Amino acid sequence: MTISLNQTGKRFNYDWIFRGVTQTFREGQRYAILGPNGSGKSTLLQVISGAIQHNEGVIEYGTPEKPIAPDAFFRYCAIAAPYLELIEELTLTEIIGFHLQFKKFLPGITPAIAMQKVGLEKAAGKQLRYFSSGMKQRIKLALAIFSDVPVLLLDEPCTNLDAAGIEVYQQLISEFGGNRLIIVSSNDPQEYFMCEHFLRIQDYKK
Ligand SMILES: Nc1ncnc2c1ncn2[C@@H]1O[C@H](COP(=O)(O)OP(=O)(O)OP(=O)(O)O)[C@@H](O)[C@H]1O
Repeated sequence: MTISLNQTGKRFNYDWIFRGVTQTFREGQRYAILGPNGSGKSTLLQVISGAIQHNEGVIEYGTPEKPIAPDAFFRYCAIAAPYLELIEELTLTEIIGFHLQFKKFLPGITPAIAMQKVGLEKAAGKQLRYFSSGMKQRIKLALAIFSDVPVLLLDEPCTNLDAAGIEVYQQLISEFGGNRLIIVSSNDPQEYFMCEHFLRIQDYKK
């Protein structure tokens, strides 16, 4: 899976958040979008995901031989982000079951294994409304990283995690990242420890 941005820009009203982003994101590579608070990291990640529209430039998914329509890209990616809400009425077991109706897990990952890998096996029957913020973040990471998709988009993946949670995150990426394309928006080196490519949002302020 390849994602190509060509002179891509996004504005809110008259405010350009970034302009002129030209970058190809390739299979198996790990990219970090860096920048201070409010600089536009989440916005760029959401533009890449197709969740919000860009205002100029072109974004292409797939390869020239096998292009993917922008409105079908959501099937190929999984996202973990602070602004994505979980359904609080559901239990952990139910939210995993709900998720699996749309995206299956990687081969060999059962709901029980997923819960155990993020240290939540004892909370299987608990409603999400009673989860701590760190527990919720662990679920979001599990749902995204265990999804059997070629692209992972992670927005501030260690939000609300304690030291043990950060270790869990890093272990999950190392063990299950595989040959997937991973893009992280972050300003914390612990979150982008695995990245070899860096985009600085400040380079795209014109
Ligand atoms: N829907 C919106 N309408 C108007 N402005 C917006 C909207 N969403 C974001 N912005 C603005 O776009 C800018 C970039 O926000 P964004 O959330 O992408 O930054 P960020 O780099 O991810 O920040 P942080 O590190 O704090 O998460 C901010 O100035 C924000 O106020």
